[in-house]
Amino acid sequence: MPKSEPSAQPILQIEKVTKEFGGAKAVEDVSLEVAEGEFVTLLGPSGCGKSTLLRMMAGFETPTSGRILMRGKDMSRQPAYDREIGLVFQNLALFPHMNVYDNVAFGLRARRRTDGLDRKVRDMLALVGLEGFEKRRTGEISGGQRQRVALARSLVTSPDVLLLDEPLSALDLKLRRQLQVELKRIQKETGITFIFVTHDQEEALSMSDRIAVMCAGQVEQFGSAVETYHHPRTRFVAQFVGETNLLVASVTGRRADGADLRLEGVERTIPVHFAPDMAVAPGDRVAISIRPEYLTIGEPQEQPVQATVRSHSFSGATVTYALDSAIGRLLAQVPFQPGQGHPRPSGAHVSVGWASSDVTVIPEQPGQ
Ligand SMILES: Nc1ncnc2c1ncn2[C@@H]1O[C@H](COP(=O)(O)OP(=O)(O)OP(=O)(O)O)[C@@H](O)[C@H]1O
Repeated sequence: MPKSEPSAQPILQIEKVTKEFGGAKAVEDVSLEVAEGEFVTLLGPSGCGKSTLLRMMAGFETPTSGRILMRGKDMSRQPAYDREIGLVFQNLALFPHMNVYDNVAFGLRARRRTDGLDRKVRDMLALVGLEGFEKRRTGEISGGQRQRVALARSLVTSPDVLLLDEPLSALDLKLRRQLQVELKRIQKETGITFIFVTHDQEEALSMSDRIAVMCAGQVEQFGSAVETYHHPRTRFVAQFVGETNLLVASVTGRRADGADLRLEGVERTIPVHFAPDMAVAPGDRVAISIRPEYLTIGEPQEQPVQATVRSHSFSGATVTYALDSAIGRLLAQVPFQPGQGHPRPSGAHVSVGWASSDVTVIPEQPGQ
């Protein structure tokens, strides 16, 4: 089947996978389904189990329990060389004694797939922007170019899935941003399913069709970049993916499309909207997440809260204010127009507001 055609069956299924090292769970009860042609990112802080999960997909680690299926076939105990998988790791060295061309051709030659080899290698070098570099040794090219060679070397064999473990993290910021855009383009052009590991939330948001946010071995949320950012389902996701204001409130009443909440720190009820299936009831404690860019300052507001400016940071198009208020410390990022003169100084009194539709309610989990 051509790689661009959608298929009903997921290309990759992770079913209740756990991996223990000496009794400690590096990955715990993870289930994920990835569709053919998707760009999925595993995002989380250092030590949360991203690489271990990826290494199980690659066949370098065996799950302690659970199954990994590719195209419906159980691969859990299949060795790495028997899987239709490509790998690009940060430290996966190229062959230093070979030139760029031979590095890219290596996988095809090793699999004795030499029909049309020259065309395939040249097409791949064109795809990653390395035409004309065929004869260079890998020691004679830059770090960014080496990552392009690694990518071409993995893609040339047309794997079902390409696994990428922090492939850009050794590069400087500018090159990294440029390669993020290129990687996304290459993924769309080839239609190959990418599973990409990073701890950088901006990288995840800008590149992925879907993001699996991991914490302590578990996937806390799996959804599109927009859902993950705008509708975080746990405190961890709200705080790890972007900046946010997390406030504590109690539910005073339910409505069909939401609830009334009482914010801790002010004697005031605020209305919020959320899906009718959200399991919260009057009396429950909840957290609410309001992104800094959803707060407004000094405009006509539904529910203004008085605050004092502690400090600000100006970044050209926006100003981010740190504010003290009765509901706690707030971060507000507001647009800045030159006609406004200067940002408000420390000590200025302002009124802060938000639209009830911009508030995300997060039910409190036990222990929080
Ligand atoms: N081979 C191993 N033996 C013992 N413990 C391991 C092994 N590999 C990983 N771990 C542990 O499992 C946990 C998850 O590690 P993992 O490398 O998967 O995290 P990660 O999210 O990829 O982190 P990083 O971003 O730092 O690479 C860590 O506590 C780590 O110390």
